Amino acid sequence: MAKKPACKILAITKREVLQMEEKKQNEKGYIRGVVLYTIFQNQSENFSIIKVKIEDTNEEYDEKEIVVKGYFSELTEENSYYFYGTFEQHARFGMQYRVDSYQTYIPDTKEGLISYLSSDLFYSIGVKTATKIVDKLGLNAISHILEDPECLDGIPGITKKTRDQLHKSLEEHQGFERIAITLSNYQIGLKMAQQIYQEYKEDAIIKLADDPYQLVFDIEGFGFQTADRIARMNGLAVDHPTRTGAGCVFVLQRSMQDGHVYLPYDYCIREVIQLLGFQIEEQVVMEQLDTLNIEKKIIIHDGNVYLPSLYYAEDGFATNLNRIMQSELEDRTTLAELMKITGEIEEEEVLSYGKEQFHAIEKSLSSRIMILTGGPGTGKTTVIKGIVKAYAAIHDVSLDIDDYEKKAEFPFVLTAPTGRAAKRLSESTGLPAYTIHRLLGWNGTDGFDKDEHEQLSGRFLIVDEFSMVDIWLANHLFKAIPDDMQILMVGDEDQLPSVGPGQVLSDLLASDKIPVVRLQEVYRQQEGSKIIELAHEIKNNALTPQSLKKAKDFSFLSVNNNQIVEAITKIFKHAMDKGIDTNDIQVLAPIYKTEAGINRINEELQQMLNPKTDKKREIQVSDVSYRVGDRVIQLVNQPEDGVFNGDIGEVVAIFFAKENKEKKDQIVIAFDEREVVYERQDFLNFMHAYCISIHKSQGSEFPIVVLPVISSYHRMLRKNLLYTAITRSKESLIICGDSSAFMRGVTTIDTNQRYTSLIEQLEKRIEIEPQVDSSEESEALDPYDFM
Ligand SMILES: Nc1ncnc2c1ncn2[C@@H]1O[C@H](COP(=O)(O)OP(=O)(O)OP(=O)(O)O)[C@@H](O)[C@H]1O
Repeated sequence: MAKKPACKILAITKREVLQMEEKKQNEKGYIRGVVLYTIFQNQSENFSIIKVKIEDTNEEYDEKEIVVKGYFSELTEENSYYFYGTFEQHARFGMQYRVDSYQTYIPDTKEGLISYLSSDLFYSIGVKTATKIVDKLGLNAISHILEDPECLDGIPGITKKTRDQLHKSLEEHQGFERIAITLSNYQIGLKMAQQIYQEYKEDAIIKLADDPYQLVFDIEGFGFQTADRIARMNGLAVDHPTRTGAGCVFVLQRSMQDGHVYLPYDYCIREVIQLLGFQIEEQVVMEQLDTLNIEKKIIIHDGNVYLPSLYYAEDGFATNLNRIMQSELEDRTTLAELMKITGEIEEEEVLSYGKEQFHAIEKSLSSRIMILTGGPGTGKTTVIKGIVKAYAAIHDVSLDIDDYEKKAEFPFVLTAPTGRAAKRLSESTGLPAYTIHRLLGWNGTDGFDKDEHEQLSGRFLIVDEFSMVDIWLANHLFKAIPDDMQILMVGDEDQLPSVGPGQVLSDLLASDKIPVVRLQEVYRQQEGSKIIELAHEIKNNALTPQSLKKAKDFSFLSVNNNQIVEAITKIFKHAMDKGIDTNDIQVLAPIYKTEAGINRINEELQQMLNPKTDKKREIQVSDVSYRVGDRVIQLVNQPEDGVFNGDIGEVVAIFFAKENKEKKDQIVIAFDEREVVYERQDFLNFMHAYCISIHKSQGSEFPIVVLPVISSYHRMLRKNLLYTAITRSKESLIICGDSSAFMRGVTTIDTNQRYTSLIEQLEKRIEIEPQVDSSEESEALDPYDFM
């Protein structure tokens, strides 16, 4: 039963609300028609594309049939519906109708209503009973029954059970549709309408009109601005009691996008007051924060305000780190033995480890947990290989996974946050490596298979590109690590922090709670690399205009803002003339929009590198067309298909709905080891990748990087961003643009402090002090010291 309306504006009956909505519908465009068949259906999202035979419409459309698409709760073939929406011209399939709301059509004649009520939808009602219902309740019978099922009492042949069954079935079939219509007037799409209906059922309209702010708490993805818009439409006051609370939660959610884990109490209050936009006493916000804290919707701790998920992520990560550090490491080896083993590895690898590098191998093997950090070319990968080989020799275990009966017995677990970083790790070590999501068995909706109850197997865990790991992922990973596993975290502290909240690597380094080895000596430079030199000059704030002089693997081309796109295409043309594979060239830029943004560069490069031809298939997605042969990047994790955010692939086939029996448009993308078939609802999961964002390039490396740097990017040009971009190039780097914008950018420190409390959590939780390590700077252990 609907709850009693709580505020004055709602002192109208549900029927009146429905009638008002029906009236509004009359002004909308509609198509009424019979469902012929379903062309496509995504059951998890209730998204369907259906073919409809048109019975009536007020739209200007003369055809007899139309393809209708939208998020439908349930549509029955051969039944008739009103669809409210807008036309969309599809490049290949012509006109389609995108539906905002819909409603079962019940003919407004006595006969029509009787035939609807006696249809298969309501199995307990026959024609006789249906006739009696319509005789008693008239043509508005459905609304009457929905509003008050007791109106059926007294009709011969209707027992209490039949009455309740009919009411329930009507709610199931009509409830969502009617609610979706109202919600569409609030500009809420069918997809969100389904979530709202799931939560509140028939109370949804009342709830929205009465207190839309409650939905910010109850419905995932329902934003404060939407609540505000609906409140304005319903004339709710700006000081509506729930508004302040929803504002507090919204301010915290918004701050996550800047990487914050919490907001300081006073800062949070200021942000809330600014958001609410009216004179509100600080005291009122404070009281609201207290209430939310008591209700556990937020957590206030040490004067900081957290969303619970972030508070518990930091807390959980620190607790698990401490748990693992508590467990004693057995089987330590002697220095003499290690020297002998590394000597043999040096022979195999034909190199001689530097002091710091040997120290890193020695310390990692004797520590439960260690962090290895250093800039590009300092030998992090070389050291990882050394550690793995030395561990295998000391523990007498094979490095060949095929020697193990079960894969789970393999002692080494290698992982990285992105697919490409995992692939590089695997290539450089010759061992299997997985993304962290894959390792933990991420299944999208239900979270991770691996957790504190079912932990990872293996004995030595190496996590590369740790700077990219946010506090959520760090927490999930560490809860799945058993006590007796050894851990090496590897990352470059000068790179961009994680996209998600937190700055786990830099907090761990700053905490002094975990053993660390910093590699400083650059090895690749010895091979004459200007790129590495440039990276280290940026890192050490030692860049001069001389640094931009042309070298074998580096050039800086001065180009005006408005010529940048042309300059990039010229670079590609030049490379093609020289026979360079354009797949080896990656353009990196900081922003998507503007005349020289990623989208525009992609458009130009697609035209040049993969132009439209009669033979090449292409498919339109919004204002972008995808062609066979296009280079694309995955934008979200899709664990069920084994592709992850940042993976780069190529469109290898396009199929049109009319060609296959599934009646679906399909784009097939080949990634390194797999082909993934995308259907229309997933077409936004990827985009062109001739040019990608510097943020998305984290964890990847490319033979040749082209980096436009112009003054119109100035908002984004920061030291760690440019450092990250430059260190993505392996063989050659071309920076084009404005040298003064570049010089300004590399000296601009990202001052946007992230509010995190991991250091405090670690101080509180970690009971073991790391061994004092005086050797880190100048006296790193060297085997030669002991000879
Ligand atoms: N001790 C050494 N002696 C000789 N060459 C070395 C030594 N250490 C590393 N190198 C060489 O230096 C180059 C860079 O090393 P490596 O790839 O291990 O560094 P990295 O820190 O992982 O770099 P990046 O972060 O750029 O991948 C490689 O070619 C490697 O073979």
